[in-house]
Amino acid sequence: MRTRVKICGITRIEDAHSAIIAGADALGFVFYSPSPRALTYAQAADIVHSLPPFVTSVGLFVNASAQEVNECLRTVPLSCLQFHGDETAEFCASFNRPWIKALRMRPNLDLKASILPYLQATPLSACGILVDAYTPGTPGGTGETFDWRRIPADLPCPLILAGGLNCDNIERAIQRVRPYAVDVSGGVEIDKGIKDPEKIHAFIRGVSSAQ
Ligand SMILES: O=C(O)c1ccccc1NCC(=O)[C@H](O)[C@H](O)COP(=O)(O)O
Repeated sequence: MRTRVKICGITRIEDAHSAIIAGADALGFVFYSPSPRALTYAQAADIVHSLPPFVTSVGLFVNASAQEVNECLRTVPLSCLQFHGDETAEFCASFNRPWIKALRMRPNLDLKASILPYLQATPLSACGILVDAYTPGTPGGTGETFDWRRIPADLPCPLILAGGLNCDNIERAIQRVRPYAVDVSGGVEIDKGIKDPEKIHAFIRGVSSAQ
């Protein structure tokens, strides 16, 4: 099966369209104000309204309140939610929207045990689990990798691999992990929140070569 690609930390319409032209399947929008890639609901709505069909728009939250997530959903037509904080499975499942839980590979994390509550959530369990590098104090978008051998081969859900991916390591990462999808932010940037069309193309070429 073809490995899906999500380009995360989109802040500009032109970057969204570069990613789609290059073949991205999904775009990520960061709603976490300390992030240099954060954007307002109105800015995200402008970008999402400009997208062609069949592109998944993903909203990222870090320990946001239910009120904040619902307010975002009233403004931005997101296809999917992605939770990067300490959100419970019940919280993630409470928005009537497909969702992904991000887990950071902190030392000694038992990935299989940690994902179970999210796969058993009602009324809607996680549609995928994103695994990212662990950097204390930074919930995501660190540009750091981790030891991919820590990911069990038999995870019972679609796996989205993130953390320090770029056009130099993406083929090795896919061949090693065989994820459902890959997620990249810093590896395709010129500057924080500013994507580079050439790097996006090179990244997606790397994904295709790894098949
Ligand atoms: O990108 C951010 O600034 C960010 C901030 C807070 C939570 C999550 C964030 N990004 C999440 C992503 O999905 C990134 O793509 C993922 O962490 C990988 O980032 P990178 O290592 O830069 O490719």
